[in-house]
Amino acid sequence: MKNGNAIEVIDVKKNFRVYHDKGRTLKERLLFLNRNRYEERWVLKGISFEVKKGEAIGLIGENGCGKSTTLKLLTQIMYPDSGSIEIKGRVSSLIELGAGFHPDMSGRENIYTNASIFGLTKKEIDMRMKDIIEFSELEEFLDNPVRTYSSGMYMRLAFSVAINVDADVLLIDEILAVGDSNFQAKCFNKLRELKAAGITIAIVTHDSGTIEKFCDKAVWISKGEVVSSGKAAKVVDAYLKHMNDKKVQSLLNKEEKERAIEEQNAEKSCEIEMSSESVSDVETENAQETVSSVDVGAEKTKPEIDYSANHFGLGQAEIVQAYFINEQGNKTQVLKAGEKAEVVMHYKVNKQLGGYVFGIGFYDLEGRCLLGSNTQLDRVEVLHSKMKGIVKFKMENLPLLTGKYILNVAIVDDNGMPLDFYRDYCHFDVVSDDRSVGYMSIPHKWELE
Ligand SMILES: Nc1ncnc2c1ncn2[C@@H]1O[C@H](COP(=O)(O)OP(=O)(O)OP(=O)(O)O)[C@@H](O)[C@H]1O
Repeated sequence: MKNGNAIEVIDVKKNFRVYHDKGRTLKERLLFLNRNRYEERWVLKGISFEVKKGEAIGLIGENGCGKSTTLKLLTQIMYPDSGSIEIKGRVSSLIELGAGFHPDMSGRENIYTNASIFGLTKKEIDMRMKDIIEFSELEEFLDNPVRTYSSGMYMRLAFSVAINVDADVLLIDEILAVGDSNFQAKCFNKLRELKAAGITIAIVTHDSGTIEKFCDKAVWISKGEVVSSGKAAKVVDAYLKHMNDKKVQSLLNKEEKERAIEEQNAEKSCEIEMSSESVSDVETENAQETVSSVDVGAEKTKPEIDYSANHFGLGQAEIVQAYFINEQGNKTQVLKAGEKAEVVMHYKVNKQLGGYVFGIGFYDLEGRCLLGSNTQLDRVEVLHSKMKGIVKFKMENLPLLTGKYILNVAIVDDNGMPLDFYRDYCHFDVVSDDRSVGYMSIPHKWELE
């Protein structure tokens, strides 16, 4: 092992045999007789990293990528199929909640068995008993069997033992999350103390914030391989960016599926309409005439506008459809912050007026306006001779943070009277790499003097 290192993992591979269902009934068993009984799954495909003494390292990655397996290999409760793992000093771990605890034994008895697993003698445990109990804050429950403990109490006890066994290397898997926030904070303070005292710590967590705050280094594992390792902040940023891209992709896929279903349904209803049209062509034409004559009549009597509705207006111009276009030029309701985006509005004019104002609004789901803009505010004059057209609201860098938002679209006349106004026209998703909170992603940097 290199000088100054506490952990060295070199080209470690781990393979699990996953056994197939053998079948529960005799018939199933006979039918599955020739079935391959198990498959080999390479969970770790050659991972390498090293940790210096006194450093804290965080393992990060998606579900099932191999983080916990790596930690288990470090504790030597299982062994790699190839590669090598070297650890300097005594190892203490907090891997699975309740592992190493006997449910029928009391908390106190479990402290003895658990601490002895980490290599402490009875005398050494006696000497540390007070500290363990004090840290766990479980004094009054200590003589109850641990099967009566909540998961938070299990964790308190396990953590208190793990930090009191004079370990040189401490391995922790996710389980701190089950503690209440006060105890969690107490644990992290303790971990900082231990780290400052030269203890090496490896943690597995999905909480990138914890890794950034607590760890010097991080290793991002994906499908059993190290994608990136190094300074915690750098690795976490790359990981979160990757997760954001995946999120955009999965939202786009979902959108695509929904669109396909909509198209299928539309085709079906179109077929139904066409067959009824052939029966009553004349009726339909007549009906249309009646509708338009009612419209004209309505215009003459200046209809009331129901401003409380989601869709209202006088009707001299209409929004035929509105949608977003992303930087790649695709129609979508999933946008990536910082990229180009457009709101495209198709309109038609039912009655010529002196001028029109096109507007859009972005809202959050609680109805707070994030942006309201229109052609008049931006001094874009829209005088129409055409009976239909397209208006685009183009953004160079979409400035929203990750979230779900609402789009409003509207056409109003020169005096601000709504001609066609849609509140909540559609929802759209934004995915941003900016981890600020709120709504607006404002390009920024911090400077310290
Ligand atoms: N004993 C086992 N037998 C068979 N497969 C296993 C075994 N232990 C883990 N696996 C498989 O190995 C893969 C990696 O599991 P591991 O628990 O290391 O992932 P992880 O990154 O910690 O995931 P998570 O974030 O969900 O906890 C998974 O596909 C899991 O199903």
